[in-house]
Amino acid sequence: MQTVTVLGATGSIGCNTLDVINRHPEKYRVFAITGNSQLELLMQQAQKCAPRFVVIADDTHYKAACELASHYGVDAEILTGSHALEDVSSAPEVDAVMAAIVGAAGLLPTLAAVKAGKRVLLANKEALVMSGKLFIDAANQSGAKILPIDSEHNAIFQCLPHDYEYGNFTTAGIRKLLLTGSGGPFRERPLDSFSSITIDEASTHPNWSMGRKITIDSATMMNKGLEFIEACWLFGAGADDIDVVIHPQSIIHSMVQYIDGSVIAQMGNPDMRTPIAYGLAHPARIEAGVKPLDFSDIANFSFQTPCLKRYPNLKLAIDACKEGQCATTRMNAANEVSVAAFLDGKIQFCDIAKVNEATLNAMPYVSVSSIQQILEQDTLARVKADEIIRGKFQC
Ligand SMILES: NC(=O)C1=CN([C@@H]2O[C@H](COP(=O)(O)OP(=O)(O)OC[C@H]3O[C@@H](n4cnc5c(N)ncnc54)[C@H](OP(=O)(O)O)[C@@H]3O)[C@@H](O)[C@H]2O)C=CC1
Ligand SMILES: CC(=O)[C@@H](O)[C@H](O)COP(=O)(O)O
Ligand SMILES: [Mn+2]
Repeated sequence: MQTVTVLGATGSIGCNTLDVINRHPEKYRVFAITGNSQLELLMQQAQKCAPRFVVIADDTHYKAACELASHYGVDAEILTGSHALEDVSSAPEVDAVMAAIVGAAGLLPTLAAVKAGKRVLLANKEALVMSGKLFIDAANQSGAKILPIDSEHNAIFQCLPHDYEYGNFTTAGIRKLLLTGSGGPFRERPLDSFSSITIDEASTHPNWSMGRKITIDSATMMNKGLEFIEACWLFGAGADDIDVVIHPQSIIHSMVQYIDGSVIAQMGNPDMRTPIAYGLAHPARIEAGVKPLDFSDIANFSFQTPCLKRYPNLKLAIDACKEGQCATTRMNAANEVSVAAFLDGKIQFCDIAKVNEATLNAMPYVSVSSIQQILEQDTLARVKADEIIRGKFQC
């Protein structure tokens, strides 16, 4: 029996995780679930999975949460605040932590799980983009096992040799990691109509049902940029070891190309319960409720090279990856601010990349070697991106 904390239980990944866990009550017990604003959903989840702790990140919700807990007959202890997130990630009773808080808010709770040597199911890619080497070093020090949940990285993990040594492409005979991406909803949209893209259009992914922020990131392909950086850290790859391939159908979730000409791909219907189940059960396989792939249903199976003019955020992320930690931390922060501004109707779709780029160009890079410095750079870039937006940034 594994005891699991689900950070970000009320989100898209969180709900899918509880769905898989609920299918295997003999294998998994929920220790804690966490949410931020969706109190009612969180209590309904607690009613069903009976955790020991329910954590609400925002401590102003404590009273309302207690009232709802009593309404739903939830016995769990209710905790609030960011320290509580770290406590339920690192508690000695916990075996595995699903890291599924969105954005920078997930960094410290995820790191707490890493430092406590847990089995960390990593969905929160922003944490790794923000803190790269510090995150991987912390895992090496504590013995934490990082299991990639992001579908592409989970696919690559499945396609690598079982004895793959971190960063050792030569011994493993690897030529390239091929990171696939759908290209989002605007893959074929005329570039001269990008200024009229609406929030609804950008919030509709062609294949995946996901949270709001990652869906916009997929539309700008910043998601693939973040994943490019994530892949470098997870697998010890350099920027030249990874190619991004557009695959509009999202059936192949990524591939590993070997020096003998072989390409090993992982395929399946676009349903996050597959990587979640693999992360939970690895090295075993468990039923996940996912419809089997039916090849007679697949009319098109195609690939193309991403056009960096269409996806300026992808170029920005690859350049930031080559530049180093300060650049990727700042880029992630700027992107969180610009995506939120787009979703608030304050800037246009094509301003997202412009705000990100202007933020990166505004300040010289510095060296960062502690989490404190990472958090300082994150704040600095948020303030700068906000200034750029408030200065009436024009598309
Ligand atoms: N969705 C997907 O299919 C995939 C997601 N990922 C990654 O997984 C992560 C989660 O994505 P997704 O599930 O789509 O996101 P959602 O927006 O659906 O869910 C986010 C979760 O984080 C919680 N949360 C939001 N803000 C805070 C905060 N300040 N402090 C603590 N908790 C907070 C939310 O709580 P509440 O809802 O209660 O406010 C919710 O539980 C992201 O990093 C994403 O990039 C990676 C691959 C695929
Ligand atoms: C499901 C998942 O892992 C997402 O990150 C997905 O990859 C988004 O789709 P894009 O390929 O369009 O970014
Ligand atoms: Mn992904």
